[in-house]
This record gives sequence, structure tokens and C-alpha cells, in this order.
Amino acid sequence: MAEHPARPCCLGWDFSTQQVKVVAVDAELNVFYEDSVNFDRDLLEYGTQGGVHVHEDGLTVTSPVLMWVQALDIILERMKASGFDFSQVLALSGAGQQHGSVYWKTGASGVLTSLSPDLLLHKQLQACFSIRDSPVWMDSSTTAQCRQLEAAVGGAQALSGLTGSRAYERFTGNQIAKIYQQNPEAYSHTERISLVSSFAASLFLGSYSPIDYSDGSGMNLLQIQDKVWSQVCLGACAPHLEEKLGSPVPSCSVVGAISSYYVQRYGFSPGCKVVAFTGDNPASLAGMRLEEGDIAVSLGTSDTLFLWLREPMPALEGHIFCNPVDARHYMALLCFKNGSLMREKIRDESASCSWSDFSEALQSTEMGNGGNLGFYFDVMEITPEIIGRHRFSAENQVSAFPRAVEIRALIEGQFMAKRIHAEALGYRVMPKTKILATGGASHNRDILQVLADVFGAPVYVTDTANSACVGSAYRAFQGLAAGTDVPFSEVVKLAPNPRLAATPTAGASQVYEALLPRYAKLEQRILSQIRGFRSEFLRPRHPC
Ligand SMILES: Nc1ncnc2c1ncn2[C@@H]1O[C@H](COP(=O)(O)OP(=O)(O)O)[C@@H](O)[C@H]1O
Ligand SMILES: O=C(CO)[C@@H](O)[C@H](O)COP(=O)(O)O
Repeated sequence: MAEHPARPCCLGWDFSTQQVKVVAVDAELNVFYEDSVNFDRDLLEYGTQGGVHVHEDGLTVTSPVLMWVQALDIILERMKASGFDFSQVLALSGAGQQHGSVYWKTGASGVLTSLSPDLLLHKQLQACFSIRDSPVWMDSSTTAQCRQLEAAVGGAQALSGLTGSRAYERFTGNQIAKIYQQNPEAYSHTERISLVSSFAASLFLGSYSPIDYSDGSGMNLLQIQDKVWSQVCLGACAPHLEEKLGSPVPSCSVVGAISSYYVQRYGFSPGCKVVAFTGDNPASLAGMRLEEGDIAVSLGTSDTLFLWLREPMPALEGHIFCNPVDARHYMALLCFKNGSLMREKIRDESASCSWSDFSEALQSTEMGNGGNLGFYFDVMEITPEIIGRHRFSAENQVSAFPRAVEIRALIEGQFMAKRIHAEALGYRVMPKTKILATGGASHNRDILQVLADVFGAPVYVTDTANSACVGSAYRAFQGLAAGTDVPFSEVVKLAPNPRLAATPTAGASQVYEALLPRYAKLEQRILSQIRGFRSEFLRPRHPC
């Protein structure tokens, strides 16, 4: 067993779509331990693809809740086997994929508070969930519930003004409403509903952790200005919901001390603090030390783009969340569902399953792709609501591209969409704009080059692409400093600065200034075709 010197630290966890990850960060903010468990590869028995099960209707998407628990067992056992000194952990915090929900069965809190240190968690929590397959952010089966919620509050804009977003299928309130409507018995046997983030925090606390304001903003239930549950939204979703959710708390709250289970089984100090867990995007904002004016682009399972905001400006597109590190401020977020899994599909089809062949294709093609543009949405996209693959040469619509052109069309299209939708929210790229990239695909320099070219701004990365994990560890340090009025920027002042990864190629701005309006126009054209098709298809048929 390797010996590790004593090193006081904080742990940062991330329960994301495809894996559970952890980092240990010392008092000088150096990351000295990293590990992850991948659901598809390391937990074959659950049979997930990309960490999820897509149901037969093509809309319902869930993950087995016990798989998440077992992944935590595996990582903790590995850390123990490697000689990790848990007694040095001062505090921990974490992140979860946003919007997903966990349904604790009546009586589960009793099991949580009396965990036996002799058994793994997943063995003890088997019977603790009234719904064993948790709906996750990729689910888009709740359109009816979304319309009901918007109608209850006076429309989409009214809901957005109140909760930061119009009704979105993946948002937790609509997911809860569907469960209540379709499975009222399971709902009535549920004593607590957690987000993935507060569920993970509960595992460490040995009792139910509250939901934090920032991840709570992704539910269509929280009034983002007053930071209380909206009674009208709760009432429109399901009965007795407030008591099942518990009261939300500021994101930097210490929610308690670690459960004695971890003290006895792994040697944590009983004084180790648990700081409220939050969503993976808010945690990334902390991990990247995002500043006002910067743009963060996360290239994980989903692609997201987010910004620091002083004033909320809720709109019909995009989301406003409470800021995870400064309770007075907000963050804006755009989410794109066809992110890494779409890139992997095109890699497998057009680059022999190899990222290096994929990169070569990007290197061998020109900026602007000779006027060839593509839209690649194998699953119904969130921003904008388009499905299918749509390719356009400089002249007209085409059904296929040569392999290398296909790859550049995918990546340029993904980044043009991000720029267009960010600008629709009022964001402008300025001469001093920095793009901070994170997530699995930020390892790929050629992808980052296209990002720099399309935005006409330099792209920076941090040493670890796990910004949600690192941000969680930083937030744990922030929790330790709570009550001392030390701002987050002060807590993370020793953290390494992001490194420059790509600068715009000469001539890029001319190429993309011309292409962006064309891409936006084609997007509108596809959207209106899809809307036309939908209304034709859904029009009530009168028997003649
Ligand atoms: N070299 C690479 N080029 C492009 N994409 C990559 C590369 N390495 C990993 N990825 C992508 O990173 C994704 C995982 O990203 P990650 O941020 O860890 O996801 P999540 O946090 O959502 O589980 C994988 O699905 C894979 O497609
Ligand atoms: O739905 C959203 C944000 O609104 C997603 O970004 C999820 O939070 C999943 O995150 P990753 O696992 O892709 O990081």
C-alpha cells in the first residue's frame, strides 16, 4: 500500500451523467488526487449507455439510482486501498448532473441515519427508493406537464420571470408532476425528493441534505429573486411537495458533519464538514473562477455555455440560476443536449472511432468548410428544439458530406449555435473576452481551435478538465470560511491560473462574420419546417 504524507485537504465530488468523479485539493489549492468510476465500463450490470437508459418511447430517460450509490462505494474503496488519508479531509462538497431527481421511500431516513460501517452503502440502501430509475436531464417526456405549469402561472414568460426559465421538460418540477400523475402510489410512498446533488450530499451526511439555491433554480419551482419555493408552482406540480423537498439553502451552507459511517469505515475525522452540493454547471463556474465578462463553455455529455450575471434577465430561451458562489448574483446558462455523444457518433462514423483521426480531419479542412454547414441533432435538441441531421452546401441542401467535411461541419455548427444563442441573450464578444473551456472534449486542442475561431476570442483551459469536481473542492473551502465574510475570489486566490489553449487564426473573424447569419437563417428555416410538420401531424383529425 502506498504511503501518503499527511496533507489537510477538501474533497470535491461530481455525480455527472456518465461517471462519478472525485478530486482532493490541498490548502495551497493543488489537486493531488483524482479518480472516477464510469457507469458503462465499470458497472456493466446496470447496462447503461452513456450512463442512462433511453426508454422505448424515445423520450423517457432514466438512470438507476443504486448505480450512483455503488459508484460511490467503488471510489471510496479504491481510495482506501490506495492509502488515501481520509482523516485529513477538512470538508467536502460536490456537484450533480442538474435537474435529475431521486425519490426516497418512506422510512429511508431511518436507514440513512443508522448505516452499518461493515457493509457497503448500496447493499444497505437497496429498499430506500420509491422510484428506482431516476429521471435525468436528458428526459423530454413531460411536455404536457410543462404546458400545465405555464398555464397555472400565467404563461411561459411569467414562469421565466418567477423561476428563471420557461417550463422545460427536464426541469424537476415537471418531472415530479409526471411521476405524481402516472404513479401516484409511488409518489405517496415518497418521504423526500432530492436533486442528484442533494441526494449525493445526503449519502455523506447520513440524513437528508437540503437543496441549494443554485441547483434548485433548475426545477421551475424556486423563485430565484426571493429564494423561496413558489407556492403556485408547487401546487401546480403535486400535493404536499413542499414537505417532500425541504427548505432550500444558500449554496455555501455547511449542511452538517459527515456521517459516522464514513468515520468508522474510512477513517474520516468526525469534524469533517459537508458543504451543500450544487449542480455540475454551477460547480464548474466555481472551478473555473469565472469572472464577469468571461464565457464558460463546458463540453461534457451535454454542452453548456454560461456567464456570470449581476441582474437576472429571464427570457424564453436559456436559464437564469442563482449564483453558486455569490448569493447576490446570478448565472445565465444555455444547454445543448447533442454534445459529446453526438461528437462520438460522428467520430465513429467518419473518423474510424479515433479522436486523433477526428483531429486530423479538423486540421485538413479550412475555416468556413467551403460554405458547407451542418446541424446534427440525433436527439431532440434543447437549444433550439430541432431534431435530425441537416446538411447544406454553399448552394443547397444535401444528404451527405465527405468524411472530413462532415467532421468540420459538426464542430463549426455546434460552436456557431452557441455564439448565436448567447448573442440572442444579449451577450457580445468584446476585445477582452476570454473563453474558459472545460469538460471531456476540452482535452482536444483542434476542437478548441474551432471554438476560438468561431468566437474570435482566446480559449483557456485549467489543468484538470474536471472543473465541476475542482469547483466543488473550492466550494468546500468556501464553506469552511463561511461566516467570515471572505469572498470566494479570496478563497481561491492561490488556484492556478487557466492556461491559454487556442487563439483565433488570422482571418477567422471575416470567415465567421459571414457564415453566422447564414447559419442562423438556416436554423430558423429548419425550425419552421419542424414546427409546420408538428402542427400538421398533431392537428386533430375529423372523421368525414
Ligand atoms: N480527445 C477527446 N476529444 C473529444 N472528446 C473527448 C475527448 N476525450 C474525451 N472526450 C469526450 O468527453 C466526454 C466526457 O466528458 P465529461 O466532461 O467527463 O462528461 P460528464 O461530466 O458529463 O460525465 C466523453 O463522452 C467523450 O466524448
Ligand atoms: O441539463 C443540463 C444543464 O441544464 C446538463 O448540463 C446537466 O447538468 C448534465 O451535465 P453533464 O453531465 O453533461 O456535465
